[in-house]
This record gives sequence, structure tokens and C-alpha cells, in this order.
Amino acid sequence: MKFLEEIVRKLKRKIVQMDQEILAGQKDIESMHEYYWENYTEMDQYGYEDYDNQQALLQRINANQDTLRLRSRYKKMLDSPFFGRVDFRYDGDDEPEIFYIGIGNFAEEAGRIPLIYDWRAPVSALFYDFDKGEASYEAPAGRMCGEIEAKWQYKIRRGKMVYGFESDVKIDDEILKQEFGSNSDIQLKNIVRTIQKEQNAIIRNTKDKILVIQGAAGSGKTSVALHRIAYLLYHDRKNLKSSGVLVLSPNSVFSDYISHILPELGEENIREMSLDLFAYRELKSAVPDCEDRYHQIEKNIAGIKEDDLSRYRFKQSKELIGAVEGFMAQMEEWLVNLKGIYFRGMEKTEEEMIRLFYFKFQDVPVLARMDAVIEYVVDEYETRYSMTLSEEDVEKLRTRFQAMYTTTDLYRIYNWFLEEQHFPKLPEVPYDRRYLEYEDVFPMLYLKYRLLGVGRQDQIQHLVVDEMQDYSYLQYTILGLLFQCPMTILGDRSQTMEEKQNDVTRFLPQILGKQLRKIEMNKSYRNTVEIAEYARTLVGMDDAELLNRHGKAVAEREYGSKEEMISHILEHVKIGPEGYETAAVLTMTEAEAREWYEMIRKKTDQVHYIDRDSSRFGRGLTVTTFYMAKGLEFDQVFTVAHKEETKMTRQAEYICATRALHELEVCRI
Ligand SMILES: Nc1ncnc2c1ncn2[C@@H]1O[C@H](COP(=O)(O)OP(=O)(O)OP(=O)(O)O)[C@@H](O)[C@H]1O
Repeated sequence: MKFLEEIVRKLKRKIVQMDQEILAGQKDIESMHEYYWENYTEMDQYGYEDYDNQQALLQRINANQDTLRLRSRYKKMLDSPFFGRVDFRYDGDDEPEIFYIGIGNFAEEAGRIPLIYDWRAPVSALFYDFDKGEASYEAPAGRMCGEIEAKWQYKIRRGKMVYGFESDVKIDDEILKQEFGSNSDIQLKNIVRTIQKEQNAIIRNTKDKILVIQGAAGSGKTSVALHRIAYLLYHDRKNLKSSGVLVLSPNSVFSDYISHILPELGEENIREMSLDLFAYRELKSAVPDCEDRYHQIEKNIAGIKEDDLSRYRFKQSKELIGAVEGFMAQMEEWLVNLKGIYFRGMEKTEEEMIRLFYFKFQDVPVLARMDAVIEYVVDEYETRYSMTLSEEDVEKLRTRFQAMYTTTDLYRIYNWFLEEQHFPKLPEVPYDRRYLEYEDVFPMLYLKYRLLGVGRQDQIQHLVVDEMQDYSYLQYTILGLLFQCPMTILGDRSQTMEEKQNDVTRFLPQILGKQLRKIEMNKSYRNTVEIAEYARTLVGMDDAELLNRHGKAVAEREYGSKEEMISHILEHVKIGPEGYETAAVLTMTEAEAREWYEMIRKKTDQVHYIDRDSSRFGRGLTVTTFYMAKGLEFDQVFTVAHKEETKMTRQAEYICATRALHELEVCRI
């Protein structure tokens, strides 16, 4: 194809040109450094010259970095410069304009009409949203209407055309099937070539402050959320920075699994964090160690007593928040013992202290309030005596005021709360020996925020919450306190890791407000029809739409012994040059995963183990638990199920089943 050859040639030329620019830039930077160090002693005493020099240097460095980034995008585009083409005739025109679409814009010179359009450019929406015929797109100047006369799809690898054909339908299932037919990549793929219309509507949505996406397993939620971030970064470059985007992800393995998508789309990587880790850091001054969510899942799988389960549920619920509020109203009396104070000729009577503490500063969180009182008193003293108190004096005052709290230890105060609720108390032990069970982590954090105020995370401009069903009412309340920014929240109630499905969309508007839009994604892409249908029987789900891709029937087998099962798995796992990229043995518990891993290790060293401390996901056979495999996918999955099923293990089996792209076997002993 001539156009392809021409683009490849131009891209190469551009890259050479940029190499030279970068080199020249580096030389400039070096000589600016040199100039600065040779001359800075002679610069003007006010620092103007110094400042100007530093600014110029910074600008040059930034410009060079931009060029470097762009060059790396062009290098990627050299491999596959475009994947789509739309011939669009604007209303009133005779001839169509031809738009080629790729992972980024490419023009020979800045300011010239692009030869390739970024998939996020307004005009590229035509490719995703319309078939041949009448069409329109939203441009900055308003809606552009016309007709699509032809639409093309291409696959280009290493600069060579693999296929290219004119299609009059939207990116159709046949191409998708091909995408899945080849074995999966190890990491989540970018899907720019085949974004579906429904997905595109979410990716390009800029109207709604909070988007909540309930999507079936394998419907592309995570992919869509990441492409949405790429889209938002592209369109709001001035305000939104990748460092301002935070993904709440379940664990480090998942973060690794998704980490390359944004760089692949030409964006810088974004931050990620687990809410559990954040909570532990926040609670560090009260407890040195806490359980994480996975401990709780293990307890649930092992079978938890009804009482313990209902207490756990209460502690994560809306009712807990009510209970903390009730507690807050009473506990102030136990928390402070206000006294009159005499300091260097100035007296504050008990009545005055009460007035300050309970009335004047009643809006300041109670454990931060004494600081407000101190500041007020110091200020009053300094004004009255027209003098500044020494730091030492202020410190002395602070100690006396702070001593009016009976305690400031969050752990002890939380224990009062537990006692008041008639819940088992935490052991009263010194700091080093304290340990928090998972059920208490977020209640304690909520109490901390009520006592001390919230450190709002204003540097975060967009929050992505993946696996939304794994967060409780209480956790969303905490997220609502911490983050006021736009959010993309996504998940699947069917993949709840408890016996009861958690439909967070029921309560999210109460917490995050009305500017929230809920969207459902019902078409599932990952699994073959056989696997998806099997998975549904596990949780009794209605039919969702499936990509019509067929594969082997799901096998359910019982084995006489562990050895027999392992031999069978090792015989049937199809990893290898002719086979699959990834396979997994997924268990219900960590102890089982460890045991299976050790047993398999004795027979082959071609096996990986993933647990909560892991941070990488690799090619080959992996042994892990269902909860660590969440969000990931494998070509072939062996679920090691329990013989005795509970609601909880069925949920777990569902999560395992929906991880499989091509083959699923359910093993029991
Ligand atoms: N439009 C698309 N084109 C090609 N592949 C797609 C498309 N949408 C989704 N996929 C693929 O489907 C699979 C599932 O996507 P993803 O992991 O984003 O789904 P999910 O809804 O987050 O899944 P789960 O909740 O089960 O973890 C991935 O392999 C992804 O690349």
C-alpha cells in the first residue's frame, strides 16, 4: 500500500530529525549548565539573572523531554502507523476527506494537517460510532455532519500490512474473535483498534463527574477505564496530569498487569494504590500492624460464625457510621477534662475554657480542637501584652493544654467505642504488640477522621476505583471524604468475594451525590461461549450477551489423590511455543495454593507462585488463589474446587471460571 510506505518513510525521516534535535538539545543543556556554574557568582545580587537562567534551563530540559516522548510514540507508530480509515464527506462537499486513525497524531510539521489522527481526536469518533452512511461527530466548533462513504480496518505489524479491508459494519465480531483467537498477551492489551460503540461512549464521556460502570466479567471494564484516562489526558492536557490520576487497584500484581497500557498509548503512567495500604499508613501512629482484605476472605472461605459475620458486616455498613456519630456526641465528655489555667499573669478560667472548647471552636474536630484553642489563647496573650511568646513558652502551654485530654490515643478511644457497642474489645497492650483485624481497620480510620479531620487528597484530579464491588459502604464514605475529584468507578456485583453479592450502585448516589451516572456493560468478550455459560450456572445469572466464540467444553473431573490431579494438570497444560502463553491453577485458599505450588515445583521448575506479596505477573504456569487472580486472565485455567460447596466457594469458582480465555477445567479430589 502506497500510503503506508509513504507514512513509514516520513516517520523514519521525522525520527532522524528528532534524534538530531534531541542531541542539539542535550548540548544546549550542557552548555547552559556550564555557563551557569561559571557565572553564577557574578550574577546580580537580587537573583533575577539567577532565576532567568534557571528558568531557561528548565524550559530547555522540558522541551527535550517532550521531544523524547514524541519520538518514542513515533517509534511505536513505525510498527503500526494506523489501524483505521474513514472517508467522510462533510455536508455540502462533493468529495470525501480521508482520515487515517492511529495511536497518535502524526503530521510532518507542527501545525500542518495530520496525516494520521489520534484515536482520541474528535473526528476519530466516526470510526467507532458509525457504520457507512450518515454520521456526525462533536468538534470543538460544534457538531460536524456528513456521510461516511467508506470505512477501512487494517492490521499492520513491523511496518507491513497484515490485512486491510473495507468494512461496512462497525468493528465486527469476526475481528474481535481473531483478536482472541491468537493467544493472549501476558498483560492487558490496548484495544484502540477494536473499541466497541458502547465502550466508546464511556471512554469519550466528559459530561459526568462520576461514572459508575457495572459490567459483566470480561466486558472490558478495566480496559475501558484505562482508555478513558488516556482520552481525558489527551483532551485536558492543560489541567489534567497523569500524576493527578490515581487508580485504586486491588494489589501489585494487578497494577503490573495494567501498567503498560498508558505508556503504550503515549501517556505517562499514573499512580496506583491499594486502599488497605493507605489505611495502614493512616493508622500507623495507633497500630503498627493490620490485617488486610485477604485475611478476611480466607476467614470467609474457612467458614465464619454467623455472629462474627454479622459483626463484620455491621462494622462496614452505614449503621456503623450512625453508631460512630452517636458515640462522638457522648465521648467528648470522657475525652476532655477542662481546667482553668494561669500563665504569666493571664488567667483562663474553667468557664472560659468551656466556652472556647465547646462553643467557639465546636466545628473543629475534637482532637484537633485544643490546638485551635492554644492558638487563640497565644494570639490573645500576644495582642494584650504586645509581645511574642518564645517557642519554649508556647510548647509549655501546649503541654498543659494537651494534658486536658484524658487520652489522644486513637486505639484506646476506638476501644471505648467497641465497649459502648458491646463488641469484643481490642487487647489493651503497648503499641508494639497491637494488631488490628480487618473488620476494625476502616471503622478505626473513620473514627480517626471524625476525631482529627480528613487530610483531603486534593492533588488527585481523577480517581479510578476498580473492582468496585469489593468496597463497603464505609469505605466509599471514606473515599468520599478524601476525594472530591471526578471518578470512574467500575466493577461487577457477580464477582463479589463474599457469599452475598454487593451491589454498590444502590448506595453510591447517597454517598457521592447526584452527579453520578451509572452505565451497564453487558457484552462479555473474554471467555468462550462454553466457559461463560458454565460460569453463569455457578451464580445463577441471567444471560448477558456473549461474543460468539466457541472452544472446548468445560471439563469437570474428580481425582483419587493430589498426585493424580497434579500429573493430569501437568500433562494437559498447554504452555509452549505451539500452545498457550499463560495458564493457571487457581485455588480457594492461600494454604492450598502454596501446597499445590510446592508439589508442582517438585516435578517442574516451570511454574510461578503469586501471593499477596508478589508484584509481577508472567508468562507460563501460575499457581495462585482466586482472589489474587481477580482482574487477570489466562489462556487456560484449572480451578481446584472444594468438594463441599458453600455460597462463598461458588462465588470463588465463578471468579476462577471467568479468568479463562480458552480452556477451563474444574478439578476436585
Ligand atoms: N473492544 C475490545 N476489543 C478487543 N478486546 C477487548 C475489547 N473489550 C474487551 N476486550 C478484551 O476482553 C478481555 C477482558 O477485558 P477487561 O479485563 O478489561 O474486562 P473486565 O470487565 O475488567 O473483566 P473482569 O471484571 O472479569 O476482570 C481483555 O482481554 C480485553 O483485552
